[in-house]
Amino acid sequence: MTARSTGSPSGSPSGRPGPASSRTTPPPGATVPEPSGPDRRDLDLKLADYDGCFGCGDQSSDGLRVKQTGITGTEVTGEFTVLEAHQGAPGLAHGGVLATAMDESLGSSAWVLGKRYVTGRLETDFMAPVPVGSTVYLRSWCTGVDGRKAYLQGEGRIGGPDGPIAVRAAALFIEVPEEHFSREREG
Ligand SMILES: CCCCCCCC(=O)SCCNC(=O)CCNC(=O)[C@H](O)C(C)(C)COP(=O)(O)OP(=O)(O)OC[C@H]1O[C@@H](n2cnc3c(N)ncnc32)[C@H](O)[C@@H]1OP(=O)(O)O
Repeated sequence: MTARSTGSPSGSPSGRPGPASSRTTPPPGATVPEPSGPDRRDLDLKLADYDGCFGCGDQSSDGLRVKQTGITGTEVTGEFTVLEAHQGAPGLAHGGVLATAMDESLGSSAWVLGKRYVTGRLETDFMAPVPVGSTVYLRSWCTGVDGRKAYLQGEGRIGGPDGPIAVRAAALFIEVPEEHFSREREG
């Protein structure tokens, strides 16, 4: 594989501090579990691959339609293309859209762990503007699990999977029971 322009998952692009605060950094003793494997992921397929999802669903016309491209351990890669509907400033992706893409990517990595997780806290660093028409290459991985809490980090690159980092994120996901989703649907 070609060397990435800004280093390893824990690297610090442009010399800036890493994206994680104390609330998104795993405590001492947290471990990264072995992913539960494809069989376990299949159990959650209906929720994880919900067609109406703004992040990944095919039925969300202005959604991001993030496509998953690979899973290695807890690392999940994906990509999406920035549309005109995703603009903030003219010709450039809205920061909230990029944060959503990171939420989607981080969430995919959390779900690979084989339990149901929702985002509790999401922290983002916007490193470079992202023009409409760009493909954003997403990559997320788990940095530790402590009880119900899963800690994730991720990044979005432009110009190619090894191109410069445009956005990076750290997050705390919380494990929830299945009822969490039925309760939300009932309003
Ligand atoms: C493939 C699928 C991809 C999906 C990608 C998209 C993912 C999403 O966007 S999910 C949608 C956005 N998120 C949500 O809607 C979540 C809304 N929030 C909630 O439902 C609840 O607040 C929830 C479940 C996160 C936590 O509530 P609850 O279950 O009562 O747990 P609670 O006791 O408050 O917290 C559990 C622990 O997490 C900690 N915690 C919870 N939230 C935070 C936070 N924001 N920051 C730091 N710590 C937190 C608590 O302090 C507590 O820690 P400890 O056990 O040490 O005391």
